[in-house]
Amino acid sequence: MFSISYRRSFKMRIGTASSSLWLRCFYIFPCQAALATSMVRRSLTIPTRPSASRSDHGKCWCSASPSVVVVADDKSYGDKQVISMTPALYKYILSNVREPLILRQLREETASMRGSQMQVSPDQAQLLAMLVQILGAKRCIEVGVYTGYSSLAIALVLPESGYLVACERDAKSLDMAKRYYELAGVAYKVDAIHGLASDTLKSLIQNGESCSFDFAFVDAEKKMNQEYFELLLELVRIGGVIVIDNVLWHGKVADPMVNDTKTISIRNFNQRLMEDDRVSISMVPIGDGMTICRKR
Ligand SMILES: C[S@@+](CC[C@H](N)C(=O)[O-])C[C@H]1O[C@@H](n2cnc3c(N)ncnc32)[C@H](O)[C@@H]1O
Repeated sequence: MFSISYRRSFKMRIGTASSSLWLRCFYIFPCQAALATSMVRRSLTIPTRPSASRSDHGKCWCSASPSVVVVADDKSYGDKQVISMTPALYKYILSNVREPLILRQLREETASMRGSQMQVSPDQAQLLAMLVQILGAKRCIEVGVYTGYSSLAIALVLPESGYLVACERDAKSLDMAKRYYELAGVAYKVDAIHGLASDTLKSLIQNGESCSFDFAFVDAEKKMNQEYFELLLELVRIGGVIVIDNVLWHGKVADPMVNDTKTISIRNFNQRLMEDDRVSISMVPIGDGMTICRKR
């Protein structure tokens, strides 16, 4: 077992002096790091690139142990209070989402269609749009368009010179998506490609478009996530972002009694991402769970 004596614990205060929010951080002495790493349960050694260096103003705790990370599921943290989502709370969240009218219309038209539950939720779409804006993304890819809700949310916030490659294998749903791109006046930014997404991604690479995209969203066949991820990692630039949907799979990933092939493949994918030093990651419990990956 990993002994607490290997770690020096200190608190980092967030915000102003009056703030009561504290984060407990663990500082692993560099000389003990290798030993500690070998002893921590489910420890990971994921080298962070040197660019994540010391801040100019004041001391930066992350510079103390740049190359050692551990899995955050230590027992002492197990009783952390987290908010449980209730229908009332989710209704409240939705009441704080600004949904463009055209997206609302698309959602309402899709509601009676087969597969409408596959659509991302308005709060997810808003987060995707926010990420695209924060990144200042111009070139984006979506894998799995369905009737276009998430891709339209992305296209709406792209600049005039923006470009979105939207991959979908189902012609009928892609036609509806295209109709909405037209209605929204963003069709000129979207290259809607009918076919298998992996073929489209491979042809982008063959066309010399590696490292030229800023943002990608993956929401298609879950068993293909690893393949999409590898292709997209080739296509996005350093600092670019890949978001993967359904990483919590209705909570089944955390239930050891559920072992169907889809759940296992999502679990394995999540585990591989956790160990992948090519990206920084953040798993976000929104919708059915999304992991945001930033290419290092
Ligand atoms: C979950 S839905 C996408 C929902 C969409 N992101 C939205 O918010 O409305 C998944 C879509 O991926 C498509 N799909 C599944 N496998 C695919 C593949 N190999 N290539 C292209 N599209 C695929 C399905 O036809 C389906 O429309």
